[in-house]
Amino acid sequence: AGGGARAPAGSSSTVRLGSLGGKRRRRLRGAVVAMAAAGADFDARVARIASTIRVIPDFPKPGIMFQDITTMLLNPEAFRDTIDLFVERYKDKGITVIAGVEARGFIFGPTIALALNAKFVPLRKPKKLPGEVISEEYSLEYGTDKMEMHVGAVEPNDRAVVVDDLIATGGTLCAAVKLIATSAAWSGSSLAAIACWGRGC
Ligand SMILES: O=P(O)(O)OC[C@H]1O[C@H](OP(=O)(O)OP(=O)(O)O)[C@H](O)[C@@H]1O
Ligand SMILES: Nc1ncnc2[nH]cnc12
Repeated sequence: AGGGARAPAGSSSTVRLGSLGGKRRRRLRGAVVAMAAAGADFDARVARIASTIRVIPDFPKPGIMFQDITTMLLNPEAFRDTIDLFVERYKDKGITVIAGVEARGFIFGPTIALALNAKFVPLRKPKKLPGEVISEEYSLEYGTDKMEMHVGAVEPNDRAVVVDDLIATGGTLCAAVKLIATSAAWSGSSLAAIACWGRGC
């Protein structure tokens, strides 16, 4: 299903939706789903995941179409499909670190890390980690923030993947990749369950 269209990593705007019917295309554009950023097959699982994500207009402020993954988490099949697609993308690639972005990257990251037999490294909001940290500031769709990681959690020979639920402006993932890149030998990829089509989704 879905015509097997494939999106290159980190390039959600190139997902080919043209072969889909208008109604289905609109639904998928609004909630864009899954694995667009991961490059996984645009298959039936993706459509099922898309259908479980609730879109709430004007939250947390006017103009934002909030992509609510909590409704996906209520559906074990869709949640499992999301994890499976991430794992399929990175199995046998020598990944040693899954770095999860607080807070929603913590929902997906640990399960993916266990499935890949990789370390899970939390990238946290400021002043949450008790040890020595390195930090990175970044801009959000609605505000600014800072992200911190424990020094030593990622080592020079690690191969890391950053996991989060959603890419909007991309600022969060860029900051995460910069943090990881200070330590890991390779941080070539990042994943998100939803890729928004520009600011405001
Ligand atoms: O691509 P960007 O424009 O950077 O936005 C995406 C980020 O925004 C959301 O997190 P948020 O900062 O709202 O924190 P939360 O997970 O704690 O709600 C989302 O979970 C991503 O981490
Ligand atoms: N449109 C959006 N929906 C959900 N979370 C977000 N974080 C940043 N933009 C978002």
